[in-house]
Amino acid sequence: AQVVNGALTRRVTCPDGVNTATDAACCALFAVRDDIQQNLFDGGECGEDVHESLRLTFHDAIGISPLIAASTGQFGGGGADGSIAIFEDIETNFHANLGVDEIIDEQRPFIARHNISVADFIQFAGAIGVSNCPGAPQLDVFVGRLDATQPAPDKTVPEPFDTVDSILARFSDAGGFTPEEVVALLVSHTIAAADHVDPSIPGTPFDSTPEEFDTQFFIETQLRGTLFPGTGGNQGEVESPLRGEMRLQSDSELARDSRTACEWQSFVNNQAKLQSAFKAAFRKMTVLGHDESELVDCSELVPTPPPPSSSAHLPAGLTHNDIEQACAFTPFPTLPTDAGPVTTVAPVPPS
Ligand code: HEM
Ligand SMILES: [Ca+2]
Ligand SMILES: [Mn+2]
Repeated sequence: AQVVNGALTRRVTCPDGVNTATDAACCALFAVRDDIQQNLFDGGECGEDVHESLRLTFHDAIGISPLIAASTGQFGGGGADGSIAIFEDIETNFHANLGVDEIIDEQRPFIARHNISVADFIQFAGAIGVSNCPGAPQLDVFVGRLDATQPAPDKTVPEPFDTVDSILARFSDAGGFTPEEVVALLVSHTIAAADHVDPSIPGTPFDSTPEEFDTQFFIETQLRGTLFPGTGGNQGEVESPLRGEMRLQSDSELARDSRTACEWQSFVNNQAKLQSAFKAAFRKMTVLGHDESELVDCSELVPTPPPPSSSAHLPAGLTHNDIEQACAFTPFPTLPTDAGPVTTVAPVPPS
């Protein structure tokens, strides 16, 4: 037994004889964690495999729809149940899942050599991966999900060309997410790049710091769009403010819609809120289709992420005048402009 925060907590010694845990169900995760950190995330980086593992947590979990079930009489999906990998042949053919086959195939051998359900592994890998990103919150981890026996239906994953109405309705249907929680989930796009929106420029990030879990995404999506980083005319893409940076139409609209704009702006230069809001929304997302009280909390396995290494700024070459103010109630925060030549964003290298 050990005293944690003044409370007496009983810990079990794991079969490996080395680790201890608050619940024996967490013991198997130590080896999984060490294996993926070393061999999936290249020794603890916040690179493409982490970004894709985070995207995968979403595409699995959001596969649940009481509305589809009611209107079709068919199974509406089981949420975070591993279906995206178990029924890879079906779900990766859904248009919104373009590209997720890559990380599913990379994760598959790790699942095979450990004692963990597919559903738990997908959410665990996302949480561990994010802990490599400077500025990230320490995400929660739960285990005990049963694996899917049926695929999720198509149309549960939002597309970048969907309207704000349809995006908010989809998240509400999937798990009762509020517009504020939808904005919080989109914090994820601070460590993100697109391979398939404009296939001529794979690895094009959504902000200038795709390896940092910072607030730049919320700053840069509020700047006036002036260019396409590659070709124009791609479905779901609108003009971005920086060479090498991509803006999704959905992110652009959420940043400017009266229902979400003030919440979007509230993350600018607010690292503490960014962390706490994402942590809470992610937790809710990762247990979709389950009753959290029936799962085991293994959050103690998640490493403490490094602190953010840069502070909120306008990219070099841009000023406050380039902000498209969308929140009607609070002015956009005043930020310093980075020194130096106009920012060009480098692609995220493929892993
Ligand atoms: C309105 C909701 C959302 C839309 C329309 C959307 C759309 C997209 C699109 C189109 C991409 C680029 C995929 C590619 O071309 O490679 C992407 C990437 C990504 N998304 Fe989302 N997304 C949404 C919400 C989320 C949520 C809730 C999460 C996680 C909690 C998430 C995590 C990511 C990550 C981490 C990437 C980067 C993947 C990489 O760098 O390889 N997204 N998203
Ligand atoms: Ca970032
Ligand atoms: Mn990618």
